[in-house]
Amino acid sequence: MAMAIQALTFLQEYFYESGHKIRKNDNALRIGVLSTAMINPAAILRPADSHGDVIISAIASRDLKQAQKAAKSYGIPQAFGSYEELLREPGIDAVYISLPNGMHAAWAAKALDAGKHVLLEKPFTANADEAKSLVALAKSKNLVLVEAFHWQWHPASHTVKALLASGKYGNILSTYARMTTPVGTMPKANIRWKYDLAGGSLMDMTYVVSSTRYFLDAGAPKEVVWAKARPAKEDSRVDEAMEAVLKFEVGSTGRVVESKVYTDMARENVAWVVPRIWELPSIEIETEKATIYYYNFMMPHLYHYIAITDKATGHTSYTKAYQGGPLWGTRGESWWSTYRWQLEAFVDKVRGKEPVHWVTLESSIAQMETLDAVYEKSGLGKRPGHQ
Ligand SMILES: NC(=O)C1=CN([C@@H]2O[C@H](COP(=O)(O)OP(=O)(O)OC[C@H]3O[C@@H](n4cnc5c(N)ncnc54)[C@H](OP(=O)(O)O)[C@@H]3O)[C@@H](O)[C@H]2O)C=CC1
Ligand SMILES: O=C1OC[C@@H](O)[C@H](O)[C@H]1O
Repeated sequence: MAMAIQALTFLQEYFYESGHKIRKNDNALRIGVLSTAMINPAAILRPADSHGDVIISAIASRDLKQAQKAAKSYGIPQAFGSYEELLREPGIDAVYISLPNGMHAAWAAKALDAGKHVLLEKPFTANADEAKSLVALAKSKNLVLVEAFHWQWHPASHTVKALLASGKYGNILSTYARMTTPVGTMPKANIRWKYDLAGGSLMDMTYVVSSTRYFLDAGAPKEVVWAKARPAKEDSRVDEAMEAVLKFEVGSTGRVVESKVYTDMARENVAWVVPRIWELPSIEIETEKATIYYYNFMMPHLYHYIAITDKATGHTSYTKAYQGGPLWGTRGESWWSTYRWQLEAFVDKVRGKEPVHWVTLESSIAQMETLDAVYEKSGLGKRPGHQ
């Protein structure tokens, strides 16, 4: 289902963002894009349309023709036939990197070395060792580097977090986050099936760990209780699916809870024929007094709900938030996608303003430590770094 909601985001942004193109500031931030990936329009090109302080000034591909084609389609002034050439361009302030997972660390490092700020696609790197080196480099260069966990900037995510922090529902007892896509919908040639590019379901659907850690305010897990991978038929080193139970400390309270995560790039159909199109990325958070279910936490701009079921009465109340929320206040628009909220925060950070929320470098290291630990426990071993 993940790919289908991605396609809906393309449409949603096409209609809303292109209808809200605005004049750019004279000294707008100039962003270059490394690769002609499928995700680019949704994650950066369309969101930039409605941001007055961002110009997408260049795009690079391994193939100059591909770069030129993308540049023409999206009105990008410069096209390069290699990533290196774009990085050598002095007029570019920041880069958005949408390369395969296994290439994130190496190219983010080259971008930082070239003096560019970096908005880096998830997962941050192939493993925690790479994450640590990259973070050290970004700090030494005093440049912005951030993992593009777009959903964390959406008002609905902040609303769930505020509900949990309100104290009204008591302590968190457990969580369960799930993300799946129906069997047969992810083409076998896709980067997500490639071991050498650090593919795999948990790497791709790293959101289940990210959402768990965000709502628990947790770092790396205390323990991975168990982890079970379903290896891909074509390459048994790649997890077609991953299920795991982890123990996390909630913030720094000393309280430890169990969290289940489940990712699946080939979710079986109901009775072998009906794809589970309703199974959008979701997280269930059980607290002492209620169960809070955030449906479609990954693309909440398309549709989401937050259901709160009172344990004492069994009554369920629903809420949602497409705009504002506890962090953004009056800023932003109800039609903004998660990627547009993310861009707003990224530009704030680069401009030296305090963003309303941030995915810290320490959090990205902890995220990769968590993925490593689950892969190790599953027996597949952590993902390989750059080849
Ligand atoms: N934030 C989000 O919502 C999403 C994030 N992502 C993340 O974005 C990244 C890209 O994903 P996606 O758009 O699906 O990827 P694509 O396969 O569509 O694009 C990857 C791009 O990387 C470049 N590339 C360089 N080397 C290789 C190689 N050996 N094999 C394949 N491609 C190569 C290619 O660009 P070129 O030929 O132009 O050089 C290619 O277009 C991933 O890290 C993924 O996790 C993906 C989807 C959604
Ligand atoms: O990040 C992602 O979000 C949407 C999904 O389609 C995709 O598999 C994943 O990479």
